[in-house]
Amino acid sequence: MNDITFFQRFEADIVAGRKTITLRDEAESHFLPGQRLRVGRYEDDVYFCTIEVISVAPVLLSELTDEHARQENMTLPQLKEVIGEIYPGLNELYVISFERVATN
Ligand SMILES: CC(=O)Nc1ccn([C@H]2C[C@H](O)[C@@H](CO)O2)c(=O)n1
Repeated sequence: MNDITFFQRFEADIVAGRKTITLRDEAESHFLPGQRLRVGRYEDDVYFCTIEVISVAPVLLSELTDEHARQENMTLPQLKEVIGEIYPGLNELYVISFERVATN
């Protein structure tokens, strides 16, 4: 059983440590610093790594910066486009910072 999922297209970046945050809605804002999460692919729920939560903090869409985008391994316009596709019309997000700690 996995604790959180990511779209398959982000798997390689997470495993390589190039993606170290994710922006989620309130339904996924309950994770706690220090918690270790089994991570699966959204499409098939196949496990692909374990991450440790560093922090969870609220952020508005309008507050996103180039630093958030860098931590997502994207440009800021790319990040805003992805957010708009996943969470259309949502302004209140949560930044989950994490570190990949295992791949098995
Ligand atoms: C079900 C669900 O919401 N799944 C998500 C949500 C977000 N992501 C990724 C996409 C972006 O890189 C960041 C910011 O939302 O997190 C995801 O892979 N799967």
